[in-house]
Amino acid sequence: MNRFAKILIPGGLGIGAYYYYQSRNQDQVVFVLGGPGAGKGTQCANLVRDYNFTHLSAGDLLREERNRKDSSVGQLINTYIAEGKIVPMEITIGLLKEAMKKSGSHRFLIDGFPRALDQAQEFEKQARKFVLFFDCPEQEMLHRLLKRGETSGRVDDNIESIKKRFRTFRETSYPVVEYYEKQGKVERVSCLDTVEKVYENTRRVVEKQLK
Ligand SMILES: Nc1ncnc2c1ncn2[C@@H]1O[C@H](COP(=O)(O)OP(=O)(O)O)[C@@H](O)[C@H]1O
Ligand SMILES: O=c1ccn([C@@H]2O[C@H](COP(=O)(O)OP(=O)(O)O)[C@@H](O)[C@H]2O)c(=O)[nH]1
Repeated sequence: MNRFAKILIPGGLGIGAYYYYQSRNQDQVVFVLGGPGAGKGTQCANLVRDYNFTHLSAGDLLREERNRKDSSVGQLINTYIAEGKIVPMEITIGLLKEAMKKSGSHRFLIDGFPRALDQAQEFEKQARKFVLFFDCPEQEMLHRLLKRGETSGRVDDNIESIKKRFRTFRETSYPVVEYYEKQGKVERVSCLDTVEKVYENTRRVVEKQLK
């Protein structure tokens, strides 16, 4: 708590000042969701260039952990990723929380998470948040992923894994978007355009939310 707040609160300037202080100091979290290959990572890179966000990709954190020589869960993570399944949430949330703390930042783009309702509920206390949902038809995502697979070296950018990832997205991850939609927290952006056009629309909704 900073000195200003310490003086205000015990001094009895009121609960209003306290809540103002609290709301100004909460983390701002933007969850970036969308099917596999929709373009989440691409648009996050643009946002990081133009805004003061710390970008954390749950998939990247899992792949880093998998590649650590002394990791006790590396093999398990690899199997889940190749099968297009969701890694047990304790692992992913542990990695995310550690990275958030280490960054020292208060404004995050959390890319590819939450992917299941239980993960969303675990983050419920993060009050200032909204969801950027990149909406893309499967046919287009398939095309993008197969192209990415030519160079990505990812164990899951192949047709068999892609089909499984689409199924996980439809059955388990899309309900997260619906859950936040009921709370009025979703900004939907169509991905069916050039990277530049998609980014124009992304910027518009981000500016609106950050106001
Ligand atoms: N608007 C777009 N039009 C065409 N290709 C795109 C577009 N956005 C991203 N891509 C390409 O599609 C692939 C998947 O994008 P990426 O950002 O990695 O998706 P995600 O993070 O959602 O899996 C990448 O090869 C990327 O260069
Ligand atoms: O919160 C997460 C995020 C990712 N993953 C795993 O990591 C894979 C790749 O996710 P990423 O977001 O990197 O890529 P995308 O599938 O969106 O292209 C997923 O299929 C899951 O197996 C997970 O289990 N939990």
